[in-house]
Amino acid sequence: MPLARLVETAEALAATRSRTAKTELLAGLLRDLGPDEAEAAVGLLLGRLRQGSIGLGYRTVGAARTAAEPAAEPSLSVSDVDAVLDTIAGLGGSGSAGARNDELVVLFSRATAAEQDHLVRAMTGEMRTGALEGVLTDGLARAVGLPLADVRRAVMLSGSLAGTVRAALADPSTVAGIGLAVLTPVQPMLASTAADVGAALEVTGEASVEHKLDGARIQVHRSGSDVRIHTRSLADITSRVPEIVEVALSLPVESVILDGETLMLDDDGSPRPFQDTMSRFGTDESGAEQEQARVLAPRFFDVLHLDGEDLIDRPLRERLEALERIAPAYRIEGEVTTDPAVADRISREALAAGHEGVMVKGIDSTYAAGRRGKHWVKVKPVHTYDLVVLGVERGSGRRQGWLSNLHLGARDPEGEFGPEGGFVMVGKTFKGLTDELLRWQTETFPELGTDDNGWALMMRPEVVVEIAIDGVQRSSRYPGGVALRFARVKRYRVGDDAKPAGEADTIQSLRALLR
Ligand SMILES: Nc1ncnc2c1ncn2[C@@H]1O[C@H](COP(=O)(O)OP(=O)(O)OP(=O)(O)O)[C@@H](O)[C@H]1O
Repeated sequence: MPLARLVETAEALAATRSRTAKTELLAGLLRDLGPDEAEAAVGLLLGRLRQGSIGLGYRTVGAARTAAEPAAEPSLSVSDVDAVLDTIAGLGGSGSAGARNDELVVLFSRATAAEQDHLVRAMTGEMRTGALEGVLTDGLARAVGLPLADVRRAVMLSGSLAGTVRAALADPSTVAGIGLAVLTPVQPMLASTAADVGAALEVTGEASVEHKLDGARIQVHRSGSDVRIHTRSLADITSRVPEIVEVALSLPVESVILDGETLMLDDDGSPRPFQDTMSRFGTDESGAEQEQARVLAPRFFDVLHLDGEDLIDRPLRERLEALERIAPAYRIEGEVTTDPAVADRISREALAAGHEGVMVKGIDSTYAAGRRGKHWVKVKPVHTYDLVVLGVERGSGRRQGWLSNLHLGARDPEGEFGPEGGFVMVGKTFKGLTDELLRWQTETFPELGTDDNGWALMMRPEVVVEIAIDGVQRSSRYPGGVALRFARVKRYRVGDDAKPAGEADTIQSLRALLR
């Protein structure tokens, strides 16, 4: 497919707000796409390259682009671009920066100005595509004439939209057969939020009320003696967590997919602070001396597959029974109840044990891979929100020389307070920023800068930060009508704990706190 065709579609998508029109545009594009180009094209469209992260930062790409005169006429195909990206991905060692630049300059000089624009944004990940994935799934169903539910399910269970596009374009009849595959990660089921356990139970009905541990999500797959462990964003961390592999191998099963949380425990069994878990999670500590003291304890709350049988369409009640049979020692604590008083007691016990709150899960619900729905509801007494950094002010006094005070934005998916899919500022904070975090943001944020007035740097809305607040108040200063009260930084959602900006909390969820 000509790159120009893809770029024109991307421009047309940006120019319309109608979901139907977007679906039609994407269906049209997919009809013209061959299966062999599918993964490359999806990567270029969503700004998530098939080659993964290959060291193409804003500076590198921007410099190469400036050095290349745009072509007058389009000539590049999607496969041409993909081949150059493959070459770049294969570069390494000394002199690779120069070689990478050469490849990019040649590529950019073969691209028209519009194509250059698109490539820069696709390579640097500067695309707001949270919403586009859903529309692309709809468009695929239309293009190949399959029920939307079948296509959605295939995407979630295979953990790969691009892979599903390829399979559907090659042979639509194979899509219904795409299911769970042990050792291949599945998009995890996600939770909605309620203010208290009573409100949560009203949504779920009879529920399993479980401790909500403040660790890191893990998905554990085992087939015979093969084990794979993935993070929330489906990254493979098997080699970094030998102690979890050991637990998986100790279970009395032939094959299994488990969903759970891992965290570091103190000698007395109480959870260590989240930062400790992440620092252990993020490094290769195998063989290190202090490993014993820093062991990660896996705790499971769901089982998706057991010994040849998929369980995702079975009610939670049955899945929990299966979990109790195979891993009683590793189950997250919880009880099944309809009674708010019981749920409240569990919540207090969870907090007393140092956990974050509770999860309230409909006992008859199935496992909705990749969906944030009503069947899982989280209740956290301290309000924490995942917000997007829109800008940062230069520090003064003790923080002279650092990028310090953060401008925080909530997502505005419908464009109620600004452009659709944009972000609305809701407050600022520099509280909770440790020296380590100040150093990290001072090093990292300039790469994301869009505008700098000397006092503050405005940034592309890409970094998600978890913020604790005491509440919100009405505001006439901020466009969304709410301002955060006593906001402080808990952690950045980057690396293994990464959350894309398209999944940040919404302005609507903050406004709901006003009531
Ligand atoms: N018992 C439990 N059941 C399900 N998830 C749990 C449980 N205990 C801890 N968790 C964690 O809570 C998360 C559920 O909340 P959600 O789906 O909203 O994820 P999130 O967006 O990462 O939110 P948060 O930042 O609140 O963890 C899971 O991703 C998991 O990491």
